[in-house]
Amino acid sequence: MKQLKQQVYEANMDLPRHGLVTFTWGNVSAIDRERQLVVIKPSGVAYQDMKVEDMVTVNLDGERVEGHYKPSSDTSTHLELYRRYQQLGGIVHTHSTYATAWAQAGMSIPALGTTHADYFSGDIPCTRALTADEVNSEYELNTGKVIVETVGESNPLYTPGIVVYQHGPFSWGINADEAVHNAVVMEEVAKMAWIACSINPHLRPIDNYLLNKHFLRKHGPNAYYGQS
Ligand SMILES: O=C(CO)[C@@H](O)[C@@H](O)COP(=O)(O)O
Repeated sequence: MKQLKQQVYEANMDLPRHGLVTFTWGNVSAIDRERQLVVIKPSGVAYQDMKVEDMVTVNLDGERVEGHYKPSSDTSTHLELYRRYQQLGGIVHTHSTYATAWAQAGMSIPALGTTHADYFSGDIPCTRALTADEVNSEYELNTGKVIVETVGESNPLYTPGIVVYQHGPFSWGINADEAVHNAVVMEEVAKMAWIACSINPHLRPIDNYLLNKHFLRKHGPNAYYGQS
């Protein structure tokens, strides 16, 4: 767990470095699938004060098994996603400005160009609103459930992020680093989409053949981008 704690700590510290969090408004977790344990940031601890040993380990039922702090307030959301999608190794939540603005507008982030298509196989969906009952009982768990409801049976790595209605972005990947990378991409494409829609309110989404070409250059069995 020492190595995973180090990875999760460094991934959390990457959030302010990339300008994705203000104050304590974000968290990163990662899972050890063999041990069925999740390491996550402590709740409400300032990034500049946070140390590796402050990371909290919980089991998939949310019970703390290691760490002196309370885990992130969003732990139940992360756990719901790890339980549902075996492909996930790391999860990020932030309140980054542009992605959160789309969440607050209640709109999916439209796929408008190849920067978006290199990472997301379509629009970045916005969830439905949670009901009053869902908010008043097990809010964080229900936030996870509404994300699962939106992603559904599709491969979560083909849509590695989502915006939760009136809340903000969650992203994920095969590990904590990749989840942070996808959070950075989501913020960038959210900003580009907003600017593009302001320049041309009548623009049309990226053509499917261009979207698929860019996505499949980097993902799936026939990917050829890069040096591997
Ligand atoms: O969404 C919120 C607050 O509204 C939280 O994600 C954010 O403040 C981070 O909380 P934690 O410090 O991880 O408990």
